[in-house]
Amino acid sequence: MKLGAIGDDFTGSSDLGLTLAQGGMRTVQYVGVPGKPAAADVDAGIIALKSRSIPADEAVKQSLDALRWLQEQGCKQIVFKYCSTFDSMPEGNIGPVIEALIDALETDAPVIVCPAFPATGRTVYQGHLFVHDKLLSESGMEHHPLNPMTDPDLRRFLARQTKRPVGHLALAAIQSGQARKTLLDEAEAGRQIIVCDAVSNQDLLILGEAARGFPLVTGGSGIGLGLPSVLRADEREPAKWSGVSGPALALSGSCSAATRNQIAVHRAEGGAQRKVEVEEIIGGLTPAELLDWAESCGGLPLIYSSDDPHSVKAAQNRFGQDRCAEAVEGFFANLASQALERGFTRIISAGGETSGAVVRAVDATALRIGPMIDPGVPAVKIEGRKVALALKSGNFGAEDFFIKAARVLEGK
Ligand SMILES: Nc1ncnc2c1ncn2[C@@H]1O[C@H](COP(=O)(O)OP(=O)(O)O)[C@@H](O)[C@H]1O
Ligand SMILES: O=C(O)[C@@H](O)C(=O)COP(=O)(O)O
Repeated sequence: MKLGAIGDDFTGSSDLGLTLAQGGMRTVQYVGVPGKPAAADVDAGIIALKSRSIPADEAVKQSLDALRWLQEQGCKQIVFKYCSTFDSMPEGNIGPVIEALIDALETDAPVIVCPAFPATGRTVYQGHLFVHDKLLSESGMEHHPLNPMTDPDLRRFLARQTKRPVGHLALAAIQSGQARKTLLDEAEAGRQIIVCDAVSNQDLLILGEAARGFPLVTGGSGIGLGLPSVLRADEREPAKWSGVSGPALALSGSCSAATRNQIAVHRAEGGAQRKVEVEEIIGGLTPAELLDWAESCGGLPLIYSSDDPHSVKAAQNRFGQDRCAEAVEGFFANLASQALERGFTRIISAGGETSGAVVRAVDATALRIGPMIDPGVPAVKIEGRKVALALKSGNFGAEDFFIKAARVLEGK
């Protein structure tokens, strides 16, 4: 294995997986730290954790366990993948995990911090994160149910998460051929953790090249764009991937504006839908009744808890944020595992935390990255089983995402 990555959630890990697979690397996403060595035909392995919204010390511990396994597989460069909207709380977990990885790798090389993912509108300029033409803090992410993002200045926000000084690589330096030199100068000046501007794929390719030989690189999936060409020794055919036929089910616990719009479009196109309320779930709604309904529908039935910020707040005020998240994620996890038992073979899951819960519940240990559904979202297949999944970040996907995903999972 040439490249090892640690993803702080499941959708994010498959997003990076897509970038690396499109760069020609045979890529597998692991569900947690594997208990056995990687197969021989894996160039890039991504360990997907669900460490984005857990206490920082636990996120650090899990990330270090993942690092050890990747080092045992021979990886010389490690990517820490977090969200392109830098999802985290002021106390972490991005800063604490970066610090712990630096210490474990015993490196004083520069460490890039770059969540930019231009294909989905995320760019970093003058140290600030934008989502299309809006600052992060005005993009809708300020309403995120778990980590409201209210500070778009990544240098200032990251400085709250780490004791180490935070540096900056400005766009002008990248575009004038000074990227590697500036990174080295910043690290030399004691600012090893460096927020990097990037507004285009070209900037990210330059960053990938500038990071040649650096043991640790961090960012959104965009940071993976420039790494395969640096790491890949041999050109080869892209890996073959075939779809899976059989019944499909879509699940959504994502409350993002993009997902809610995709749900509306699925409904407008005649898709069968059932909304589940937090209150019903906490009140003991069973997956079985919903699956009976789903089995009776044709096409792509969709079960969702997704709601607008006002209703999410109301549920959180009533039951507590953690209880809502736990109940809803647990419910979707049970739904997914029972759906597979009943013979569903294609599961589409919207939401990072939701997908983490779903993937763990279906007892998958490794997912082979397949073709793109939409930017940032590949089709994946559970290794050794006839089950295909799509794990969609809340913010990603075109408005016809659900039906398109069902088709791509089927190999169409
Ligand atoms: N109606 C709801 N009220 C409160 N919380 C909800 C509701 N629906 C989903 N959630 C929770 O909100 C969180 C959404 O996060 P996630 O699944 O990561 O989606 P996204 O990718 O959009 O961030 C999950 O923890 C989910 O369980
Ligand atoms: O980088 C991204 O935006 C995604 O890959 C990602 O991490 C998605 O997280 P969620 O929005 O929680 O699904």
